[in-house]
Amino acid sequence: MLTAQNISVTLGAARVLHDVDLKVKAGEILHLTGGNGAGKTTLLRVLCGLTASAGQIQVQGHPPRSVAGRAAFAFVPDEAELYDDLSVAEHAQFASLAYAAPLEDLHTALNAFDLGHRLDQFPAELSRGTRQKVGLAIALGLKRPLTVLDEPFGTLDTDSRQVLRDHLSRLAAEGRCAVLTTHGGELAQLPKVRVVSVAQLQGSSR
Ligand SMILES: Nc1ncnc2c1ncn2[C@@H]1O[C@H](COP(=O)(O)OP(=O)(O)OP(=O)(O)O)[C@@H](O)[C@H]1O
Repeated sequence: MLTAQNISVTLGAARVLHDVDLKVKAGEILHLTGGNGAGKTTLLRVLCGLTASAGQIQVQGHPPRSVAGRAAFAFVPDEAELYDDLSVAEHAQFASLAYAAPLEDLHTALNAFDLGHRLDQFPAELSRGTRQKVGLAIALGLKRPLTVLDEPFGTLDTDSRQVLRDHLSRLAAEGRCAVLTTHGGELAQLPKVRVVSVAQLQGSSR
């Protein structure tokens, strides 16, 4: 589903990733761990083609920046990036059109995160956690082969954390996969979770 080989990234004077290899299989949830500054966000962004790196990445056999590669995954950063001038409902419509995904699936995910009464609201009218739920609901509702989430539990309340865990369980059961980071133990009870530290992935540590 996802393969990354010989990934190296230098940011400023810092060698953040060195010769990282990674494979994620269908039906697997990869929990990337590491302390602050270990390189988790950098690696997620590289996997999505958002940060340049040396090495090769393929999502379902396609580079992440190709049209086919881009269509194969959804990414939510630690603060969801929403469009200021689109309502919640319009975000769902836009995502449905852009990814040729059923609008119904997006609304099902929005409702699961208890966002059904927020459809006419705009990002500036929403709390930080609610904006994050909109981003997560849309990414998960797109049901891409790969879902990439940076610190998705960070701002979520207890109920929403469970909704996210349920979505992750389901996507793995359906043969899709996810790569995510969290500093907490939210994934402890989930099946099919593989825990890997960024340090373990670095070339000299393998
Ligand atoms: N633009 C940049 N220029 C120089 N160094 C950078 C830049 N962006 C990130 N870094 C460095 O890259 C390293 C990895 O950062 P990254 O954000 O990937 O870590 P992280 O594991 O996600 O950390 P956290 O758990 O705190 O979110 C850090 O040491 C950081 O200081």
